[in-house]
Amino acid sequence: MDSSGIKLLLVDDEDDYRRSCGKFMERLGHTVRSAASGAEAVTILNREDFDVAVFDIDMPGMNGLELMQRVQEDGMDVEVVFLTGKGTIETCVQAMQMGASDFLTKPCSLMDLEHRLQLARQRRLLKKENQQLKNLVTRNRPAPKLVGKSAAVAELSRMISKVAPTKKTVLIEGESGTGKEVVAQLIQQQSDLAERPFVTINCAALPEQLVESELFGHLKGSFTGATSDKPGLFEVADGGTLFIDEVGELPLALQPKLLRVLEDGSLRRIGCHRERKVKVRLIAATNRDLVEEVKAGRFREDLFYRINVLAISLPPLRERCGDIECLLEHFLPRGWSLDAETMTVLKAYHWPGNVRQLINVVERATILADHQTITMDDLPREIVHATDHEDTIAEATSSNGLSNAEPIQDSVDLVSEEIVSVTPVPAIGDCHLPLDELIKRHVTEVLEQLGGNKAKTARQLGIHRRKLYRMLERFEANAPLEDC
Ligand SMILES: Nc1ncnc2c1ncn2[C@@H]1O[C@H](COP(=O)(O)OP(=O)(O)OP(=O)(O)O)[C@@H](O)[C@H]1O
Repeated sequence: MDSSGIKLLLVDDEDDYRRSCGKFMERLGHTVRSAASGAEAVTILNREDFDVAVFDIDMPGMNGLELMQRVQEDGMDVEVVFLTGKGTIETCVQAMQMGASDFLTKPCSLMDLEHRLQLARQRRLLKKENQQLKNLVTRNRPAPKLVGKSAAVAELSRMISKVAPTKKTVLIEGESGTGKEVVAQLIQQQSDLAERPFVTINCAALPEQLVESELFGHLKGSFTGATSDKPGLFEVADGGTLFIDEVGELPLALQPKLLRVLEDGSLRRIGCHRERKVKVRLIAATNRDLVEEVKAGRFREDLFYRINVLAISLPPLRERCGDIECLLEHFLPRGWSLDAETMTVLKAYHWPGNVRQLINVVERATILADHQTITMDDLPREIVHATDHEDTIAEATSSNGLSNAEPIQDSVDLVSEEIVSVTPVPAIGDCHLPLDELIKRHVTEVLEQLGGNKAKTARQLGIHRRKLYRMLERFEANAPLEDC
């Protein structure tokens, strides 16, 4: 529990009581503000945050119970302790039903009052922790792990360990599915805030009005559907980390509000005039080029500079092909494997959806595969076709002496015109040879003549490349070609 002083508001029309009680509480290290009426208390509560407020019930004008109702209606997050000279059972019941934390009657010793205020403050902290824990539990996230052996992943791990302890805002850039959220989680886990809440929001997944209400909260009735007061995720993450995914999608109208929280930690719930203070570490991610977004007028420049304090850029998977094999091994269930051809094809694929796509491909394949080995038949068509296409392009490029930098379209056209020339394979005279052996010799011969190029060989033989791969595997294993 927090052992720092309580931020206290004393509301009582008795000047002497306010003064003596206030002095006593201040001597114990608490911060005290006081108000002589309900109306004055509303003004103060609208401006400042308090842990606990002490309300007298009998006050001229707005009485304590009416003040409590106002606190509820305005969604003020404060624990209320009633202290009254004329306490009846009915008023006590009414106050507690309205959500009061405690009810005391005068005369009451200041030591006793202080003890009850401590309990009220603890109740407030527990409520907040409960809210934060709920958020953590519902997300039920597994421990993040950055899989990969490439130099890019090693550099990424180094950057994470550098930025994590700083508590500064971090901007993570990268295509969708490259692992931005994994990196955000690792930063949080390697920071001093690891035990504090990690709250996430994806701006692209929510309509504009909901983004505002999710981030900053709302008061009951502030818009259709706001049936109760709701704290925003900034409040839920108070003391911890907030991860805003797809920050580039944050509507322009909301950007000043985000800038404000980042600058001095202050925010207002929708429909509420009262300012609240939070202390949150922000990690933002984007798959858009924010510099371009600023140029296009879709992202505020001041907010960009505020977010872009420490930037981490994640390379797409196609630029770190060395990681594909270990990612596949990592995401394959225990006891499963990929055959050699499938592994080659997956390593050559360009993975537009990055690691997320790779995980989906593995999951799909494990459902479709007959045994615990994934083959080409278990891959989605777009991957098989894309690989055929990529192979063809690569062959055309090499056979025509084109560099990789030359336009792909040109190479494709060249391929479609290409005529594969191969010296006719001499007839195999031994009519006693088994058919499988005959096929093996012929296929091996053609393959040799075409310099080991499997795609060309398959075309020459008039079979699909996948069939050729299967045949070669059977040759190697001395297995029958049946059903190949
Ligand atoms: N290097 C990695 N090691 C292990 N898992 C990874 C790695 N990169 C990404 N993943 C996994 O890939 C999936 C997508 O990652 P993540 O959600 O972090 O991507 P993202 O860049 O935030 O995507 P988006 O921009 O679409 O939100 C997750 O299941 C994540 O665990």
